[in-house]
Amino acid sequence: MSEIVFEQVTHRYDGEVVLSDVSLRLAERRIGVIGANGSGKSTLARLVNGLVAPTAGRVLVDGLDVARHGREVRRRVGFVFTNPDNQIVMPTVREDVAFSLRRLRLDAADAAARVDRALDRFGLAELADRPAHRLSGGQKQLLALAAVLVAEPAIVVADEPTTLLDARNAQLVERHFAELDQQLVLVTHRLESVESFDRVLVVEGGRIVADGSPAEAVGAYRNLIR
Ligand SMILES: Nc1ncnc2c1ncn2[C@@H]1O[C@H](COP(=O)(O)OP(=O)(O)OP(=O)(O)O)[C@@H](O)[C@H]1O
Repeated sequence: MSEIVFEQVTHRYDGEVVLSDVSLRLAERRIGVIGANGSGKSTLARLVNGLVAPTAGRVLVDGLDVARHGREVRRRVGFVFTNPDNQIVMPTVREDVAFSLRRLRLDAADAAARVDRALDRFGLAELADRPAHRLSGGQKQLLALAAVLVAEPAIVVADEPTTLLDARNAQLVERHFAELDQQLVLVTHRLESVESFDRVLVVEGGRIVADGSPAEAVGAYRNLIR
């Protein structure tokens, strides 16, 4: 398992503190992050792959300082956004998944085989030559996940990947997340989706106010919002 370390991390946007002195060592396989709107969850997630740089403190992924080794860290950390339209970059489904492999310089047959496996795994094989923008919301989120996983990251960070989906698609997408072999950091408002996770963090006002088993953390969060 990989290891994500936050060392006294503070983050400010325009002088406003949104994460305050967070220290964490995350080495569990499935880690949930829950909390109210604006509590700092997305910022926490974005710090892991350098989309956001800490104002103070350090974030390390497998010992690599994210601020100094961004490229290498992003090779290890795949990021899934709330809105898949933000990460689908190529015209067709197959091209979009293949695009993730461009940096790895694989030979063409190897790359094509990896793309086929990724499409197959997420039920996208029959849609491979479709325009990506014409997929349903659920299919788009599965495409985003396929495009992340085809590059075989060690860690997947997902920021509310089911928020824009209807209940059925949210469940389908979540099932795929739950089956990942990778270490997973999942930010979500759906408390039931972290029920079987190894560890759950509750973020409130830029601090980690609870950190433990799903039952402990969800209980603490329910008390907080009551
Ligand atoms: N790019 C930015 N510039 C300025 N302020 C920002 C920026 N991104 C987030 N913030 C502010 O930082 C705080 C924390 O935001 P963050 O997105 O991390 O919260 P969150 O817990 O993920 O919220 P939500 O559940 O609504 O997605 C909020 O007050 C937000 O308005």
